[in-house]
Amino acid sequence: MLEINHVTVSYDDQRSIINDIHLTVNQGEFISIIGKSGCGKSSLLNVIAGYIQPKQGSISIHGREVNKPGPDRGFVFQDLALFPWLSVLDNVAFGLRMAGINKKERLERSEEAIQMVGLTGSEHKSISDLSGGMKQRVAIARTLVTKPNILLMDEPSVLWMNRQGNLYKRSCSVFRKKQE
Ligand SMILES: Nc1ncnc2c1ncn2[C@@H]1O[C@H](COP(=O)(O)OP(=O)(O)OP(=O)(O)O)[C@@H](O)[C@H]1O
Repeated sequence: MLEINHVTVSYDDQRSIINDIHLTVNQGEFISIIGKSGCGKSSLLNVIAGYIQPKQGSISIHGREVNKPGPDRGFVFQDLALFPWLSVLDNVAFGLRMAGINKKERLERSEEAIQMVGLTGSEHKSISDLSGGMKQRVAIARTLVTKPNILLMDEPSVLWMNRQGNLYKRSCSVFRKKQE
């Protein structure tokens, strides 16, 4: 489903952050990228997401090369990047609103995603009133609601997703986790 084809990433001409990584991820697979701080885990996720271009190599999804972001890939950011002035529901529905999805479908899909992460009843809470773990789940719901084929999740999401292992079987997922 996802092929990372001999990818090399460099931010300058001096050194490569990622050097010739080759990896395939099949449908339904969960892959965790583990390594020391600064070794390039986020950089690899950013290449898969299309946010940065590899110096060498390429990313293919279902055999088709991709080189820019697309709705087939959902990203849960390390810093979550929630909108603190919006409610839980409005954060989750945000991407659908931007995509021009009508209000009824937005609400249905957002409620479903909120239920999947166990936050039913908290729809109208402010982000600042949530615990850290609840904020993580809002960020996950906000990504799940767009139904991406590939879920890219930076560090904070790993433990929660492991508990919900069956949640997203039809996709493949790539996590990153710092080596302790
Ligand atoms: N936009 C950028 N420009 C220049 N250097 C960068 C950029 N982003 C990351 N780096 C450098 O690339 C290296 C890898 O960073 P990256 O964030 O991918 O590591 P990481 O493994 O995710 O780290 P951590 O586990 O600490 O979050 C680091 O040395 C970092 O300073």
